[in-house]
Amino acid sequence: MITLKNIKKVFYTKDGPVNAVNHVDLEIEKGEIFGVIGYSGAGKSTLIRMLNMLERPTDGSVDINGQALTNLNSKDLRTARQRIGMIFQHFNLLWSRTVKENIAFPLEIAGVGKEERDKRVNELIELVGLTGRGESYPSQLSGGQKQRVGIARSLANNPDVLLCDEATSALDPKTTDSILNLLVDINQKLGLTIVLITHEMHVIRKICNRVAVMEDGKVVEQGPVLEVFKSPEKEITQNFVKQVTEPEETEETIQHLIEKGDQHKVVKLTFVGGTAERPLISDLIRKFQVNVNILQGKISQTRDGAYGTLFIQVEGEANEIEKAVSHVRQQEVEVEVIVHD
Ligand SMILES: Nc1ncnc2c1ncn2[C@@H]1O[C@H](COP(=O)(O)OP(=O)(O)OP(=O)(O)O)[C@@H](O)[C@H]1O
Repeated sequence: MITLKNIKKVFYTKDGPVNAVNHVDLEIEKGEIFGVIGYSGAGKSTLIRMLNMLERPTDGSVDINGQALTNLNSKDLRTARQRIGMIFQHFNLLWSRTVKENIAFPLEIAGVGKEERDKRVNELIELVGLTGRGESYPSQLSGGQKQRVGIARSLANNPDVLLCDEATSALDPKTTDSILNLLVDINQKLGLTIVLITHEMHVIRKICNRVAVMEDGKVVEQGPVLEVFKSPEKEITQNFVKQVTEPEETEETIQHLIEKGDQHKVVKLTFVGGTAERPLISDLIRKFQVNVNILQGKISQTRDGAYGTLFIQVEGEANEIEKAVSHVRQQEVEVEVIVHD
């Protein structure tokens, strides 16, 4: 659906050239929600803006639906862009126009007649949950409602692709989740392909099917979200995964236990998919002569299944602990012994 080949963007500044995006290859499938995550300055905005030629690549090609955007003249590019919607962190609404007029704007540009325009605007208002707010001005809306207007406007011309540039970064956590739910809803209802960039792993976990991690203009790791959660390879990816899987205090708690020097083992268990739902701990206590103390744990739901981590302290005779740990290993649960007795 979307193919980026060897894409590169150099900005020539007074301080010299900046390699914002450096030889990136990506393949995004029709109908998926694909996330790009990275810290500030990694090149995410530049990359997403090259998907609709808001930024022209210095080198490489961008194909959407078999059409090479990089080769189009400005007239054909304008037509091609109608098939690619975009939403922004700060919404980019027209402040002197009402909600309805904002949503109608791209339809006016596309030359759609008044009657059809009104009909389409009303459909879109309903789709994004803004019924009754059509005559309001953006300044009268909450952040979440403004982003709903942005989404409705981006969908006006029935695009195949929606680009989301940090679309929830200006919103509080609850509003973020309601906008993310709306994106999943339109992805499913309309079969829309969504590409988003973010610096929050929560966004990736909650709605993406696949993720690419960017650092210094390059994609350093990519794959299905659950796979990346299960075995993140690069340090940067491990840090992003920890943002959502491990409570902040985990390291502190474990450090405290090490300092206390108790006679026990601290073990980190990692569950994926169905194993996250088994009664593993009660199993251990029943089958082995051990005491288990739960230190911390968290289960995160991704679109393709659950992913969980659990830190436990196991006390007992050394051989019983050994047997208990090897029993856990047989349950398709990853085991990492963090503190030995
Ligand atoms: N128009 C520009 N002119 C010069 N340098 C630029 C321009 N746009 C981006 N850059 C540089 O390119 C690099 C990548 O920036 P980009 O905005 O794509 O990163 P990002 O991952 O989206 O970060 P952020 O979330 O902070 O925007 C940075 O070093 C940035 O300073």
